[in-house]
Amino acid sequence: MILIIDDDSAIRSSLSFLLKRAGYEVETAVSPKEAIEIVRFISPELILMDMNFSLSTSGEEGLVLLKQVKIFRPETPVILITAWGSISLAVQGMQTGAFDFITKPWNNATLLDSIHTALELNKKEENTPAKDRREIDNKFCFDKIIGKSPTLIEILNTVARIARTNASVLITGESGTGKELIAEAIHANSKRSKEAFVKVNLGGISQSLFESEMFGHKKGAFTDASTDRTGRFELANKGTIFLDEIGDLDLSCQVKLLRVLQDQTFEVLGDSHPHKVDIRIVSATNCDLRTMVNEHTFREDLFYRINLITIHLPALRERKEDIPLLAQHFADKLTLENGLPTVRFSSDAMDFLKRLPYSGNIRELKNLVERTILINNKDSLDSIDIEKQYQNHTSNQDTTICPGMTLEEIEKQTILQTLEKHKNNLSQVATALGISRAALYRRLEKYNITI
Ligand SMILES: Nc1ncnc2c1ncn2[C@@H]1O[C@H](COP(=O)(O)OP(=O)(O)OP(=O)(O)O)[C@@H](O)[C@H]1O
Repeated sequence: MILIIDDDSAIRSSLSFLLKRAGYEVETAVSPKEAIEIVRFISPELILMDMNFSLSTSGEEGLVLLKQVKIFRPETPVILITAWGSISLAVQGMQTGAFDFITKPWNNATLLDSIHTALELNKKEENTPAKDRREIDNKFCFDKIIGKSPTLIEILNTVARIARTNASVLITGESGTGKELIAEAIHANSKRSKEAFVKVNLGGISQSLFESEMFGHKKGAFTDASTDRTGRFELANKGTIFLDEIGDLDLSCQVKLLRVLQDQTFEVLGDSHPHKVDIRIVSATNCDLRTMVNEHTFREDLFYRINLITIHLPALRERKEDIPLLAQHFADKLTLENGLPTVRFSSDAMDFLKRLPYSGNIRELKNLVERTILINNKDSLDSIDIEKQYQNHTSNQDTTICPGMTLEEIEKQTILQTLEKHKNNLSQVATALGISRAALYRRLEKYNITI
């Protein structure tokens, strides 16, 4: 049963009608008092609660009710309905434990979608996590993801559980930990797998091009718009959009993004009628968005909108037990692709690999393994072979650190030296530094380095 709490009879009846037509059983409550009477005795599967009771316009009453409901029914997902202007209320509600919020006037499809997602995620019987990799692989497709450490198993269990829902997912973790791979796996295991997976690197899109890139434009919409352009949201319709480096989005673009995520509608530049899309949102960042929210550089409402579910990927140094499997996987892939004989690692070589700090995470391990194989050209690798490559690489990157230099000055100097070494080849520089090309672009911009 879904409990609708609203003091406006028109809203109660239109929501009841919508939900009953969608096949749900519905109960309604007119006031917080009546709502508490109900939840005290019955456990609804979900609660839909309007925050703006007519008695107090501040929404305080709604927040108090939410807290009370959470005491009686901590497991029951609550979806809040708020006015568009009272987003901060929705944010407070999310902090109090609401599952999601929608703004008035709501979009029926978006609301039903959120309800469906909440109910799916709350299903108990299907939620028994798999114990090991074999059990997971029997039911799901994670063939590109290597590893069987308990941390990875836990992550894959979460991905398996949430993939089929439409929940927005935020993937966090250092550069090179496999965030993009996890985003692809969410899509591949979802009902949308046959539709598009569209990756957008928000770190690489300038503020001025954001709208035309994301929403598209009509010919003549602005001076340089010589043809129509389809935006990324349109391309991702019915599928998944992967918003990489979302922490790099400036505040003015954040608000534009929030609008689309709120009601899955946007306007193409130069075309005033709204376009409706059906999109699953997966985002990733290596920034600490919570700190950015506290520092007011990331909108709190957007933060809640994108991370119904958060998946944190640990650094490689925190799951060293996966290193041998990963190293052999990268070796096999490289040799197969290049028609080379199979390469094995001695146990000393594996021990050496397991000891490295990997600031560039799995990407760094992959590069090190590939470099060592290509340079040595032999089918059995010892620790000395790897050590040489590792040292060559790190010593080439050595930066002269003078007393008093700030971290930023050291970073700038490292980038300048690496650019020189690789003759400004940005792909090679990014690989050498263990960061993505977009992350490199941002740093070049930050330090005013022109090449
Ligand atoms: N578990 C894994 N198994 C096999 N390959 C992996 C795994 N995790 C990451 N990789 C590989 O490591 C490289 C980096 O992964 P990916 O691009 O997904 O990281 P990322 O966290 O998105 O990095 P960035 O933040 O820099 O964009 C890729 O080549 C990817 O295929």
